[in-house]
Amino acid sequence: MNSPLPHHSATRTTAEQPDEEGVHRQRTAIAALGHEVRALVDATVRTTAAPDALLRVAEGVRGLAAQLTGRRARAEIPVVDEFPGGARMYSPVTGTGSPLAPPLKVTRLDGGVAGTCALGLAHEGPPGYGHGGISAMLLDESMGWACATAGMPGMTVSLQMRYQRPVPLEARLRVLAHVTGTEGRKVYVAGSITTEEDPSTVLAAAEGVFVSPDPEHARALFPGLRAPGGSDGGTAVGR
Ligand SMILES: CCCCC/C=C\C/C=C\C/C=C\C/C=C\CCCC(=O)SCCNC(=O)CCNC(=O)[C@H](O)C(C)(C)COP(=O)(O)OP(=O)(O)OC[C@H]1O[C@@H](n2cnc3c(N)ncnc32)[C@H](O)[C@@H]1OP(=O)(O)O
Repeated sequence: MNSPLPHHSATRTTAEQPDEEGVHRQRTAIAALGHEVRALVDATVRTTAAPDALLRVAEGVRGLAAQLTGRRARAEIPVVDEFPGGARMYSPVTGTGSPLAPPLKVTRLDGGVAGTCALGLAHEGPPGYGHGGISAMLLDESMGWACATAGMPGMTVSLQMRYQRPVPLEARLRVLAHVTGTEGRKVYVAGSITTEEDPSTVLAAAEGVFVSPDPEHARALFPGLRAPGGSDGGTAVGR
């Protein structure tokens, strides 16, 4: 999902790889649940219902959560994901399966990436506007994708934010990011957030440094990552 990269880098170590059709069905179902849970989150932060109704719903939600069986381990890469550079179904930024994600939809542009999304009341900072941490999250992710599309997937080591205007909730947003330079394993990236309606007014901007860990460091950080050249026959990412 939301991957602007080709997905030939099969990197998981999971023994059981479902076939392409199975992965597609799983991703579709994950996205459907994510959509409904995001709607639940929105209703949760908007509701003016009375305490009795809130407690009744809380009980019902506890019952629903109990139906979600199985537990992915902390560093396990989901079978529906490809890391790095592919689908991240549960990313808190782009993941269509994540109740936390707006979700941001990222596409490749000439010389960078563009992300689109709208924030909801769950992402509120000042009343009616987005939380500054959410803006940083949108920029960090988009800038990370800009690195990845430039062939240098990396981790953020520095992110400098400038908040120029408040980011309105419930407006279509456009997040742009592009690589401005590289130096060894360091990638310098810039990004901005505007509304789609007024792309000339920058609401928030960022400059960041990302670092591609060396292979040994990457394997230590991400035990689910295979040594270069390894393959588990991973599937193409569904959109
Ligand atoms: C093949 C594996 C690839 C792994 C990529 C990982 C993630 C990307 C995944 C998918 C890509 C797709 C989309 C991207 C989506 C989202 C992006 C979200 C990004 C994040 O949400 S990520 C979480 C927050 N992030 C961290 O959790 C990082 C914590 N960090 C570390 O784990 C280490 O930092 C590490 C491993 C990154 C590097 O460690 P290291 O030991 O390999 O590197 P070292 O320290 O040698 O620094 C090397 C050069 O960076 C310079 N440098 C260091 N720090 C600096 C700073 N602050 N400012 C300016 N320059 C700095 C040094 O000065 C030196 O420069 P020089 O070589 O010129 O001296």
